[in-house]
Amino acid sequence: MVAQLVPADLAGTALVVIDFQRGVLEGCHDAHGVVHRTAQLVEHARSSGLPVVWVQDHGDFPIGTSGWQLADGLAVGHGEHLIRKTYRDSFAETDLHQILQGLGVRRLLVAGAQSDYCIRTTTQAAAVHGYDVTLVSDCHTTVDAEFDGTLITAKQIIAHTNMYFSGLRYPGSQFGILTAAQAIA
Ligand SMILES: O=C1N[C@@H]2C=C[C@H]1C2
Repeated sequence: MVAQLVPADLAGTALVVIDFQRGVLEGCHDAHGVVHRTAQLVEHARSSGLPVVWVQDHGDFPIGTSGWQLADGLAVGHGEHLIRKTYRDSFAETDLHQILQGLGVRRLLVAGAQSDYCIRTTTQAAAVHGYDVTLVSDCHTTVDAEFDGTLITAKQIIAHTNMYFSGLRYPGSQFGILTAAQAIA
């Protein structure tokens, strides 16, 4: 049972797993732990009857290469949707919005990589599309970054992403963060 979310939310909730691919996860902070917790989320979503939607990027890793493959322990289930993308925004030039609408989804439960690229961009785009969004705070990750002489660690990026997102507000929408354990009763 994916509890803790208000029961009314469950009816229109989908778990969206973004870019958890071997190449994307290479060097990411706590990649094994993040994938393990996400696999648990996927199983609970399935057992609770929640749709699971997968997003796979081939902008950096050509389709069919090892880096493009989903991480070990994660696989698209029978009847589940797979969105292939080349932009950071999972909605850009894909049918993600149409698929979610067809599933009657109003709230996204988001896990994936990288926190500072496709997770940030897609969750923001989901807000603009009018979805409620819950980011699973310990199920997204990235690598350390350096820009113009400033180093930002992966842990700092992950924490800031959670901080930014937990306070996001759009008219008529709800945003928040949950750990995987909180999302799974
Ligand atoms: O966050 C991301 N996921 C794919 C690999 C890097 C960007 C695109």
